[in-house]
Amino acid sequence: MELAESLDGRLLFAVPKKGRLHQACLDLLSGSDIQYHRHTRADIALVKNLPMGLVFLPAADIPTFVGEGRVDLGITGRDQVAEHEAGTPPTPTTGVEEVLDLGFGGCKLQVQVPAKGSIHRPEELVGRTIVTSFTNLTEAYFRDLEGAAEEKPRLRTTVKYVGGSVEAACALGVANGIVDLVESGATMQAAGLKAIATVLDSTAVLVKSKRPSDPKLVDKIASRIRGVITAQKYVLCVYNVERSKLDQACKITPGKRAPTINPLEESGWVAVNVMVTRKDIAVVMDELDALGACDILVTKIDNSRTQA
Ligand SMILES: Nc1ncnc2c1ncn2[C@@H]1O[C@H](COP(=O)(O)OP(=O)(O)OP(=O)(O)O)[C@@H](O)[C@H]1O
Ligand SMILES: O=P(O)(O)OC[C@H]1O[C@H](OP(=O)(O)OP(=O)(O)O)[C@H](O)[C@@H]1O
Repeated sequence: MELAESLDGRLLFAVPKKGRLHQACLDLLSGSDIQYHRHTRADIALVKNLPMGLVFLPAADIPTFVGEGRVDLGITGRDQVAEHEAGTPPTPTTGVEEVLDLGFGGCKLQVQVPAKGSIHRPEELVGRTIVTSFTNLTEAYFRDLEGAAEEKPRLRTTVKYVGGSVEAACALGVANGIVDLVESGATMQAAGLKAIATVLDSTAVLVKSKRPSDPKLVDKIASRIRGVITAQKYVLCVYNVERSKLDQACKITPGKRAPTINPLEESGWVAVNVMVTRKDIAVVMDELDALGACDILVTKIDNSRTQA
């Protein structure tokens, strides 16, 4: 049987086939116990333990496939969803719905110009040439600026598409400015550019079509993925504290919903069990220690099932 035929009746889930989001998505699949075998170079893989198929696609194409309902679920950047919607506005039955912010793949879509040049504001690029992979968002952004500009007749900004290495465009004399993604800023600095405006902030998102083939399975997968993301984001903190200091301790560790408090055999003392965001745990431990809490233990959460 052809692989494409064996997808019949299966929920389709699109995953970036390469690039910045690829590995984090594979880790999410593994944490969600979505088991599959992908043949070398194949872009489709059957899931062994669920009625699903995985489709490996460029992140930029995922909103199109999910938006048209060809694929039920997908992971891509919010920037890619916005770019797609700026070119193909959603209707009541087409377009994607965001299910979950996945927290990774954080970056900004920014207007950039030569750091040593004479342009300092995006308005100064009106009527000039911009190179980008995000032509729909860039056109919408500059149409707004053109509308606000005083010049009559209205100046038109030229927006040209390139698929990658956008940052080379100014040095090569193809553009006066670019619109590209920035995370650390290293690519921008290496190309002698500086950011002068932000078009959009982005993170990776789980999206679904407006008419998924199996809504219950979509909910199950979303719940598993949410559990993995929560487990990555939080650690479990356990400590003992005198009951008289419990109010102050709970202010330091309010928990995701609320801390669990259990009395100790030793009178006047309680044990507190609470989820703390991983990034804050060192400061939280310092504060608990200063308060007089003791036996402060922190453990990693392997997986979880929690509400949003
Ligand atoms: N530097 C970055 N840091 C974090 N996230 C990023 C970064 N660059 C891109 N992303 C996110 O990853 C998505 C895919 O971008 P990426 O450039 O990795 O894809 P690609 O063009 O398919 O891959 P490649 O660049 O390897 O050809 C972007 O839409 C954005 O949401
Ligand atoms: O601010 P930074 O941390 O330097 O990241 C930004 C760079 O990352 C992305 O490109 P990527 O490296 O994925 O390759 P591409 O240019 O081929 O898209 C983006 O297009 C920038 O070029």
